[in-house]
Amino acid sequence: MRANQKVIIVILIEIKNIQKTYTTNRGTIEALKDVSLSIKQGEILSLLGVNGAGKSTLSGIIATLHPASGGDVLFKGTSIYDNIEDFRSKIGYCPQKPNLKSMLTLEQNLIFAGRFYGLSEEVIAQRIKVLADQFELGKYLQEYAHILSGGYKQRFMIARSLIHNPELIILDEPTVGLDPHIRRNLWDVIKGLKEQGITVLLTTHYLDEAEKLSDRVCILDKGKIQMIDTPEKLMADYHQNNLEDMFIELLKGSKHE
Ligand SMILES: Nc1ncnc2c1ncn2[C@@H]1O[C@H](COP(=O)(O)OP(=O)(O)OP(=O)(O)O)[C@@H](O)[C@H]1O
Repeated sequence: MRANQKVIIVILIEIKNIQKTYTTNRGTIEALKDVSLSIKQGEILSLLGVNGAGKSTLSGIIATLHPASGGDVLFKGTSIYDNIEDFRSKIGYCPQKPNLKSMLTLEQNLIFAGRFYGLSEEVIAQRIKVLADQFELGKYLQEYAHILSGGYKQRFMIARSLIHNPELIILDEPTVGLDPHIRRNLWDVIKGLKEQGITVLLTTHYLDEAEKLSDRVCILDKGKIQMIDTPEKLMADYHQNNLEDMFIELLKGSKHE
């Protein structure tokens, strides 16, 4: 980049004062307490935090799986609740546990997803071709999901969530339980999404993953944002060489098991 070139940062998602309260038999749980943050277009932003910090609750609200109890989420400046169907057509969501239809082949799974988004059969066929090439899934298209290894299942889940060409993809712990070399293959897949210009919201417990992939990380603790910054800045502030050690240092200052 030349010195006089300006980088224009576009805010894709603005989360404003989000609160989420669950009512249970044992009382109410304040899962998110006044959370505000922005997701920049084209970045990989990771949500980190110990179990119960509120990561899945927050990513679920952005994915419109459940509503917030208060606050708003803006997409390019407009509340997503003004036209939630339109917003859903702009995002892809990849849940932690594969929820593939076992009676359908992988190709039929993709067709099913494409029809859900109202794509024409022609567009679906084009997208399947593109995604099969991009994710090296061509040879599995006529197979059923159960024959896929864990890594390929996740690869396929990511491909399926891209069928409608979304601008933002939400990945909920995409590499959990995978062997280290398979995790690294998926890292390349996730980096490839960014290279394509897709904004990525990643929830993960793997600090090495967050460090390698993220432009910024957002650390949640007990429903609040504790810090949000680049991995490099957080490591420097805590005088640590890796994000995991930084995270451990941070936890020392807050009461955790
Ligand atoms: N459907 C629900 N009903 C009641 N309480 C819930 C529900 N979902 C989450 N919670 C509670 O909300 C809080 C935040 O949970 P959440 O799953 O968002 O955290 P998390 O950071 O994603 O945790 P993990 O890393 O374990 O997935 C926790 O106290 C959890 O028990």
